[in-house]
Amino acid sequence: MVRVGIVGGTGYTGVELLRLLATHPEAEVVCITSRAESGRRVDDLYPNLRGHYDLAFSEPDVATLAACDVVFFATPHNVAMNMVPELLAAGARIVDLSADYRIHDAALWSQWYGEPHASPEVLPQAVYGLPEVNREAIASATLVACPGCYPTSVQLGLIPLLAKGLVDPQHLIASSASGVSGAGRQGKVDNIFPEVADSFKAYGVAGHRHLPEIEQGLGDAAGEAVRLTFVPHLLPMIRGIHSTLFATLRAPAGDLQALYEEWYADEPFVDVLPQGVFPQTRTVKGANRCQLGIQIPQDRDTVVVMAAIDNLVKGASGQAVQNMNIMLGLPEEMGLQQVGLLP
Ligand SMILES: NC(=O)C1=CN([C@@H]2O[C@H](COP(=O)(O)OP(=O)(O)OC[C@H]3O[C@@H](n4cnc5c(N)ncnc54)[C@H](OP(=O)(O)O)[C@@H]3O)[C@@H](O)[C@H]2O)C=CC1
Ligand SMILES: CC(=O)N[C@@H](CCC(=O)OP(=O)(O)O)C(=O)O
Repeated sequence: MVRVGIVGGTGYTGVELLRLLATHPEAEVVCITSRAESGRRVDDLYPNLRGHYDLAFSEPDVATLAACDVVFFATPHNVAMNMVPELLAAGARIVDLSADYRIHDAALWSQWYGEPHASPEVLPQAVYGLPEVNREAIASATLVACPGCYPTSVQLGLIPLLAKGLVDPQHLIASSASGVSGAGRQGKVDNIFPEVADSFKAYGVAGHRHLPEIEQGLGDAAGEAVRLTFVPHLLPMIRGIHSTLFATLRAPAGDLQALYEEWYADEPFVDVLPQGVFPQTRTVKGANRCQLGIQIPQDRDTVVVMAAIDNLVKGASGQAVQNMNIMLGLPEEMGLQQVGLLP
């Protein structure tokens, strides 16, 4: 069995890791941390896990975590980057769900996250954990930086068009909407029920911290720098992200439906829907799956790609387990075959 440690076990991505790993045949969670809930049983805080874990939260302790084969960080940014160097030195393999190692350039990271990077020397060994792009590098990585939730949906939606050079990389648009669990479990007035229910709003329009991460990934696919206008929105639901992506064709398109179907034919977690069928957040809820729809309205020169994921699964903890499976040479789909919860 693979001995797993989780730092940040009380947040939404932490408990989602516990849900997924509870039925993973090769993983055993041996350590789960929380400073606020240290000493409390996991199934006392999360009764859905009763019968699956005989485990209590503990204070984060590097020596205990170092004894694990794999350590997940389900913490806010600025936590992993302080603990990872010591854990790597002790031989642990790391899957970081936070943003600490997603951006290759430490100066760019500091510009968007408003503080210096605590371990820039480790950045070169971090592999960006989007398996559909980096599977081979992930397999031998010691440190995997899981993509953000919005970046997962936008990159999976636009990469085929950019990699094939079919669209203008300087004029890309992503209009994305997220459920409120994307903001984490820490209480903020902006995210309480009366503030979000029965309403819909954009935020971060001037610049969201996911922009440089998405542009980095899309630039790698295009082979040149790209420019994206990225507008996130808050949706009055709990889980799910829907991204509507717009790109301008450089020349009359061939069969884009066929291109996407072929591009993702061997991907277990990307589902290209039939022509004219569009993704919905509810059909990917609870599943490690990205569903895509492609359309060229009125046969003009704008391609519209729609992408839906569950922000806590393919956008976070499911993708993290997928990365763990690849790193350990386990079947990639192990423990990740949940079907979407409809309705
Ligand atoms: N929510 C989502 O949809 C997604 C989240 N992510 C990323 O995953 C990470 C976790 O997100 P989420 O689960 O929503 O976050 P939450 O805010 O819900 O949970 C954060 C967890 O981290 C722990 N924690 C906080 N500060 C520290 C610290 N200094 N040292 C150790 N542990 C700490 C908390 O426990 P305690 O304070 O008790 O120690 C808590 O268990 C974030 O980086 C987020 O950006 C990525 C993709 C999607
Ligand atoms: C709805 C909401 O507030 N979403 C968060 C992003 C989601 C997230 O967790 O960001 P990472 O993927 O980088 O970890 C936000 O806009 O800051």
